[in-house]
Amino acid sequence: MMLQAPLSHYVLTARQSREVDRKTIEEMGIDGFTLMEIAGSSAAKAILSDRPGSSHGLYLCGKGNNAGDALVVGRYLMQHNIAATLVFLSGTGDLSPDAEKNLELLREFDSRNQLTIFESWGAFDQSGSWDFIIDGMLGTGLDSELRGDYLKGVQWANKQPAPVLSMDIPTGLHADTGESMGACIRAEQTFAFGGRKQGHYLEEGPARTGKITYCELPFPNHFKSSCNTFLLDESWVERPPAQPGRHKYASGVLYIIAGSEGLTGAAILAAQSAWAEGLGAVIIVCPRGLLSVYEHNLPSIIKKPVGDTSDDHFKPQHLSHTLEILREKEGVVLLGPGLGRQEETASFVSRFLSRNLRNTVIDADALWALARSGQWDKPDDTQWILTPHPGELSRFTDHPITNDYQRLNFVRTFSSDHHITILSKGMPGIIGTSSGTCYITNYNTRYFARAGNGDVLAGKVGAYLAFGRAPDDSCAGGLLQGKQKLDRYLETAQGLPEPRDFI
Ligand SMILES: NC(=O)C1=CN([C@@H]2O[C@H](COP(=O)(O)OP(=O)(O)OC[C@H]3O[C@@H](n4cnc5c(N)ncnc54)[C@H](O)[C@@H]3O)[C@@H](O)[C@H]2O)[C@@H](O)CC1
Ligand SMILES: Nc1ncnc2c1ncn2[C@@H]1O[C@H](COP(=O)(O)OP(=O)(O)O)[C@@H](O)[C@H]1O
Ligand SMILES: [K+]
Repeated sequence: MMLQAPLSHYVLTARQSREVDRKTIEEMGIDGFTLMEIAGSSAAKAILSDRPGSSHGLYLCGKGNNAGDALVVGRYLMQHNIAATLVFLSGTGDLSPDAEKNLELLREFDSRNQLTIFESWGAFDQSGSWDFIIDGMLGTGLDSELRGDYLKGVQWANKQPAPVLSMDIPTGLHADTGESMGACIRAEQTFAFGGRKQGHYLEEGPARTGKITYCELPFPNHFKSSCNTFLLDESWVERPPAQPGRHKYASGVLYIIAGSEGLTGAAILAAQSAWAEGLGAVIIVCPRGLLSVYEHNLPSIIKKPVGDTSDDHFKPQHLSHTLEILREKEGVVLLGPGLGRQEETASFVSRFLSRNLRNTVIDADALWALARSGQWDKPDDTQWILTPHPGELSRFTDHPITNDYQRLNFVRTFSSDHHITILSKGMPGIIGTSSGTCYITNYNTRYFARAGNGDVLAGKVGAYLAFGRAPDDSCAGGLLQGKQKLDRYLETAQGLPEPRDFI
């Protein structure tokens, strides 16, 4: 089964977000004021339950609809006796119509003199204490580096002891790229209205948005169909179950073509990682000169040596025997960990990939060889999963990939153009699929940035593919399996986990 993300996990660009808003307003007749009311009231409800005992909030407001959301929050909370101090960074003379209407309502609701309004940043005396600061300065309407008093407001808010709660997106964070536009709010919590934004997950996004609370808006599902990015998390991706089979070869076979002198550790980690998932058989194909290393370290794993005892890396003359081995049993292939970069090995990889008809995970040095040859066209009906880290990915193209936004766009285009699946490692991890849909992770993948974790991941992805899971699902399973192990590790141990902790 291919991945099927729930719509609560769709991730929008600013343009897509505006488009869904616009269509809902124009085609469904649900006006912007109503949408704002739903957005602000859901945030207010969450604040009331998360922060009991609050008595005073500070609201930093711009002049657009993001400010309108903040004003709705202020009205609901004032009804619960939480006083509101409002600061308008662009004054109140030029508010968006819905924000203006909400300011009027807020004034009318203020029966107990709980409202204080400053009409500019300069007028705000900055004294007082607040239980929280609502960031309603800028949302998806941000279109340039921060201007005027917005810069001052953001820098000041980031220094306050009170937690900052952002409406939709932290002010200053670009909704598409996740870049900080001159300065950026560091929020403790962000309420994502009607959809998560791409910028929440890219570049500075994860460090700036804090906890993301998704607030649903009445957008019809069919308006979301243009969305092709989803958040990948364990709330919806099934944990790949162990698959006890009728006999060993019926419960999944993974051929691992990996290792060379000095790099046998990569092949060993990948094999152990795949084996731990409960496969029927893991078969390591190796140059004969390295057989004794694997005999010693991998007792449960079947070894199939090729070539002669002086061979310590793969060569073109190993090709026909390797293909013959692969014909013995149904199964999938993991090609690459620790293969090395000898000329002969690169040539073996190119020839292998043009003739191999098995579904294949292509990792590490095999990716290097593939990028060098540029032979991206795979044999028909064969599925490829490529697992590049950022350096490997950048060899796929002549254009530099310097940020996450470019990486996401490149992964999407490249995987759909070539009908392959790409698991782009990094922070965030991104899965690109042949349909153009991408999935992005939201956890700290930097814990995995140690040599060997890529081999463990490739072993898991290979194992799930061998169980018959779809390529995108295999990648998701591999990533989240590591994430679950990381969570358990961090609960009980300190320091950096090692690759064996993820096996
Ligand atoms: N109907 C809707 O459109 C809905 C919108 N919602 C909210 O509305 C937000 C989008 O509202 P808007 O499109 O009004 O945009 P914003 O409220 O984000 O801000 C737009 C205003 O900011 C100014 N601006 C842009 N970049 C600036 C910069 N660098 N420095 C200073 N000023 C800058 C623009 O000139 C414009 O006046 C969303 O993020 C969300 O919070 C929600 O209320 C849900 C419904
Ligand atoms: N479970 C996981 N979830 C997210 N990312 C992961 C996971 N496992 C590995 N990674 C990614 O893989 C990278 C390690 O792979 P790589 O750089 O190829 O190293 P190596 O091949 O030396 O082991 C990590 O930095 C991380 O981005
Ligand atoms: K904001």
